[in-house]
Amino acid sequence: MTKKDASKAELYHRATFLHFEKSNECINLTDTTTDTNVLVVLNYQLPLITLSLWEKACFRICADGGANQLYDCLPELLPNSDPTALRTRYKPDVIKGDLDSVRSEVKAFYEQIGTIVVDESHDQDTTDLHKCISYVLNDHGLSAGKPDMKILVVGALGGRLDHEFGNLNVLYSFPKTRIILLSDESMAFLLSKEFTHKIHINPSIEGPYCGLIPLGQPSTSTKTTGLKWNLEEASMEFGGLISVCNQIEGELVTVLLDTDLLWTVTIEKLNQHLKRN
Ligand SMILES: Nc1ncnc2c1ncn2[C@@H]1O[C@H](COP(=O)(O)OP(=O)(O)OP(=O)(O)O)[C@@H](O)[C@H]1O
Ligand SMILES: Cc1ncc(C[n+]2csc(CCO)c2C)c(N)n1
Repeated sequence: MTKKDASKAELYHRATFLHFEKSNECINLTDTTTDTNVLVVLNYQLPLITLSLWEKACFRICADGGANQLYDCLPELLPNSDPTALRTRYKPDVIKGDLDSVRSEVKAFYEQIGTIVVDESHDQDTTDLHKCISYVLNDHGLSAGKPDMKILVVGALGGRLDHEFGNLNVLYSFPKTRIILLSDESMAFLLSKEFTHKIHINPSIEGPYCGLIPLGQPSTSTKTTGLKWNLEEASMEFGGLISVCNQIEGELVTVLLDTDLLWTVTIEKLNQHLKRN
């Protein structure tokens, strides 16, 4: 550990919002802290965990066409319930974006039941996800009293590549905010160079595969423990070494870094549990 690392605070990461206890009947999600999680619903295939995350969020916002995804997926996820009752129960607080993708009947339905719709069609330089994060941080007043706030973004990975890069860019646009991108397969978030990092792994959900990616700029010194292929003060850059197809060994990964890095880990095991129940 260098002098610089010793002066940095440690940041703990634990994906408690994904954790569950198994019983014979069902999965009980164990994270009951609902007042610090915000859910953002994007316009791409929503992961199976979405409704569980919904229950554990204190605020839910759809990015433009994300409202269509929510509206359409509810009767598919819960086929034995009345679609209108379901859509009323899972009512987003806000729909925000340039509103070129949300269908008119979907917008009308949610407006009628009290969802706030924010039209930002004048801004064609930031994505709808960016607009939603700005809303959460600036317009809603959620963040002020909640330093532990996590913004969980569903439908963020595995779709159109330009959108995926836009979603990753949002992590770099709001580096001090804990934003977690989720799909059925992967979870990704930024590790800030301001901290050293301890990432707690729940092996029944997370891994085995992971990556540490120097997306914003090359890194000159990264040191890790807890991985199959650890970095020993290694440099990483696109065109050279980047850490993909790495694997987690054990329940704790530590990362010392000199530039912000993207951390990504597989979460497919979660779906195997969810599908079984
Ligand atoms: N295929 C996708 N893969 C990943 N993320 C997506 C995808 N489609 C949309 N998103 C995310 O959902 C948000 C809302 O999507 P929406 O389709 O409403 O956006 P848009 O700006 O109208 O996109 P488009 O460029 O297709 O017009 C986007 O800002 C983006 O974050
Ligand atoms: C250099 C540059 N490239 C692309 C866009 C287009 N764009 C970026 S975000 C966005 C909103 C999507 O809802 C749109 C249309 C731009 N403005 N500037």
